[in-house]
Amino acid sequence: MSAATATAANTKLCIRTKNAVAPQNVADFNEDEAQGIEDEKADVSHANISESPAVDNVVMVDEKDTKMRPKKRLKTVNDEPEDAEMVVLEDASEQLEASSSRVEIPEPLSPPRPLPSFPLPALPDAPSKSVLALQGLDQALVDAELVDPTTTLPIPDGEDDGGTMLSERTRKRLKDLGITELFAVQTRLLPFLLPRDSTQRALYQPFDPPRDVCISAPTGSGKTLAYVLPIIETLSSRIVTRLRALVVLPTRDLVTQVRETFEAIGKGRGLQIGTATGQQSFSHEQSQLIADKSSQLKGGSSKVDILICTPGRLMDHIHGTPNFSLQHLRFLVIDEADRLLAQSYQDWLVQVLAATRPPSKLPEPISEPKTSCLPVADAVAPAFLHTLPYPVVPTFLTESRASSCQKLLFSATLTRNPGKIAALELRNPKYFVVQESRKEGVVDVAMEKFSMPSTLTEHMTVCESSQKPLIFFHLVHAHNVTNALVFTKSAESTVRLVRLFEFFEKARAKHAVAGAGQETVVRAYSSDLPASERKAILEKFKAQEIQILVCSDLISRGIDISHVSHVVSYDVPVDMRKYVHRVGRTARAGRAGDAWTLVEEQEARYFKAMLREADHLDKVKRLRVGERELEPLVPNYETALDQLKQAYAR
Ligand SMILES: Nc1ncnc2c1ncn2[C@@H]1O[C@H](COP(=O)(O)OP(=O)(O)OP(=O)(O)O)[C@@H](O)[C@H]1O
Repeated sequence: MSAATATAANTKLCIRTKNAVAPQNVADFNEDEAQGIEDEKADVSHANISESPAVDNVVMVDEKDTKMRPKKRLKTVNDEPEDAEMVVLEDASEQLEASSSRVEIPEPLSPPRPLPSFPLPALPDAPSKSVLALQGLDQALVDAELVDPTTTLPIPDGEDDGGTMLSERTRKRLKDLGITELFAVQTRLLPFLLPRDSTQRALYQPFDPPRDVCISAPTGSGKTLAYVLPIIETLSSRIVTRLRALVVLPTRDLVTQVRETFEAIGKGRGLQIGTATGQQSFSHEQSQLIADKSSQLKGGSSKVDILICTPGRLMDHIHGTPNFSLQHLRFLVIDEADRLLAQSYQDWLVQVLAATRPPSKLPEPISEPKTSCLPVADAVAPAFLHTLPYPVVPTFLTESRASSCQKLLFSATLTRNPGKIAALELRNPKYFVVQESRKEGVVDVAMEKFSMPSTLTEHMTVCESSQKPLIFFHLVHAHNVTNALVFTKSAESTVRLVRLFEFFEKARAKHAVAGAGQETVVRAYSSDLPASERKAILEKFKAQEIQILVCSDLISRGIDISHVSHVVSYDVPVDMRKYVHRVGRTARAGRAGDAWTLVEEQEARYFKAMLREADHLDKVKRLRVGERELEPLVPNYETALDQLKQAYAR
């Protein structure tokens, strides 16, 4: 083509390149476009080869076609390297006429096909909370046996045990202690742990080890006796003292309490009971627990049959006490299991489980003893026999190396956390859940809707934070709140509240008419106090010399003081578990009890939401205290406040 001409009506673009290669950008067009242009290129270049051999490649495009293309494309073409030229042919009709015999007019592009349509996005139905709660749940928990909390079983005299599975001697002991019937949790657990078949009560069961047990039962429902009785009954058959039962508890106070129960039930059975809490020096504890510290005994050495301890001190003995061995354990009790599992205490659980488990690695077989003095194989547990450095002749007796240790887990707020449960390495576990029949069984445990004692009444009072002390004093006097445990959020708050209350009581006594009632004795109880002082305070409270004990959550779990008639949460508990354990210090063993929670206005929403989540809001009655009821207390309260300010200023 020698020149470019164009008419206004029929303008065409002609893209000319020196190379035979199509411009790279053409390949970027959509498929139809690219194909169309390729066809055109081919046709036009054929048409022009004869007229102008210098032109290597020409692309002709209808203007209307270019309109359909994105502008970007034209721009891209213009941006081609300098060797690409664009020529506008003014009179394309002439050219068309000239080449009509050779150039095919391209077909107009077919209209774009509609895109395939997809269904509109929609939210699937959300699974219910109960369905979600059951996700990933331990199958043994799903298959839990539900126990009606009203179930009881009378404890008969004489030879017939009446289904309690208890020996006559133990039944007599219970009667002496004033216990005439078994509570619900005991009625199910005793037959499970004390089967009639005596082989299943054996101290060692390496071929058919016992199943582990998890128990969820409300506060004050008698869980302690539910494990103390089977342990005493089973261990009473022992001849040699070995460490056969280990009870792990979260606090020293609980260790003391559980020890008392073991001593009361096991009286006269000859079983040795020891504790390890760190209250005494380590060497003193060692001398209490271990008979022989000098030589390395493969079977360990123990002065006690039953050890009750806190996890920290247990670790110290596992690592630092020679001949302290857990290989003979028949029972491992983890009371307040959810609390203990929540805290790692130097990985205490992993280490305890490892100490009960027979090592899988056998010692190197030795043909002849290297020394004349062999380690003393003093009563090694059957599952550990293979660890002796003697030639082992495999027989069916050496095949099974399972530990005979049965794990028993207890809590009023048992964890559902599959990870935590897996860490326990439970053996074919059996769950018992003591729960009212109207509830939803395992789903409730899974959703952490814990059962409460049926004899408990609950109240909440919403108030301004500045009025909280005044309302507390009002409760004490107007609702006769005595024999009460009052929970605050910290050790420091307990001290402050006690001082304010003491000043208030003094001011009140000063202005009271003669004989208008005695001063209420109130004391603080928290981890800030030395252990001996705490013990003395608790004794005084049990003896009712102290009417109100203001405490931190240190004793919110497990502590059993029968005469506690009121529990006041002066500061709201942080979660439902804490609430359950706090209020559970009253209404124990079928007695009546009353729980009060003082809720600051800004906390009310959270607190109610917490109760609602646990399906418990309707159980907590709301109590309003009017200004008129508080008015008479105000002068003494203001005096007390002034005195407190002065005391802290000093
Ligand atoms: N069969 C029974 N008859 C009478 N009293 C019992 C019986 N079993 C237990 N008790 C008493 O019930 C009280 C509460 O028992 P225990 O302390 O074992 O409760 P718990 O379930 O462990 O509570 P928590 O979850 O708060 O630790 C104790 O004083 C105990 O002596």
